[in-house]
Amino acid sequence: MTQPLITASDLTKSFPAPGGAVQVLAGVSLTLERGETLALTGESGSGKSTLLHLLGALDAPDSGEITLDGKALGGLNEAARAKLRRQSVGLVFQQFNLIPSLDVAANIAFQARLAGRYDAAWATELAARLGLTELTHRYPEELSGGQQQRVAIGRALAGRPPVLLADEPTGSLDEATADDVLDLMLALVAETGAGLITVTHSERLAARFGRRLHLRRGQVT
Ligand SMILES: Nc1ncnc2c1ncn2[C@@H]1O[C@H](COP(=O)(O)OP(=O)(O)OP(=O)(O)O)[C@@H](O)[C@H]1O
Repeated sequence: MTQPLITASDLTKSFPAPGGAVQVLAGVSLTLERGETLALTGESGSGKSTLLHLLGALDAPDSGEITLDGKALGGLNEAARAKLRRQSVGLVFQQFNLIPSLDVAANIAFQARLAGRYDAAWATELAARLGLTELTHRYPEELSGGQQQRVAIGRALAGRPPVLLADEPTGSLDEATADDVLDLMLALVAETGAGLITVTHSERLAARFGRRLHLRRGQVT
């Protein structure tokens, strides 16, 4: 039997706050299978981004276990977590986090190069399918928000990571553009066989995913 791409069991996470620690996650468990698409919904402040950061090995839970691509995160030091992240996870953030000094082509290639999996033909194809071919020599500041978002998606997918984690990847786009970008993400994920978890506020977009998970008061409902 193949292992799930992600397993998380009983995750808790608190943050310090002026009036005492605030518990953001209070025992969250989930699994993500290969090729599965999961929408993560919940009110603002319900802990969606926090959970995504834990699953992507960007932060560690206070308690609970996570396996990512077959590896337990618990025993890993920061260097080992960073390596696993490079190899196994593509991340798309709401703020894109493109590298200002690199043009579009180099931004798309960046993550794949770090992972040692740069494939020029695939990068070119991705740029074309994301409608970026004419823009490959532009710099992030010369792009619209929607164009930057597409570069961020291309960068996350260029290394064909087994796991793609996206935090409101279409949050700053108008409805029609958001639909197009999501169509493309779902198609590319299906082609690469990756598993996808996307945080979204949109019920309309969440309905397009294979599975949905709703967070409320730090727990899955
Ligand atoms: N690094 C941090 N330090 C302190 N508090 C934090 C930190 N990160 C998140 N929080 C708090 O944890 C709670 C959950 O935040 P999180 O960003 O996970 O929610 P969210 O569901 O993604 O919200 P939104 O939909 O508004 O993006 C919030 O109350 C937030 O203020």
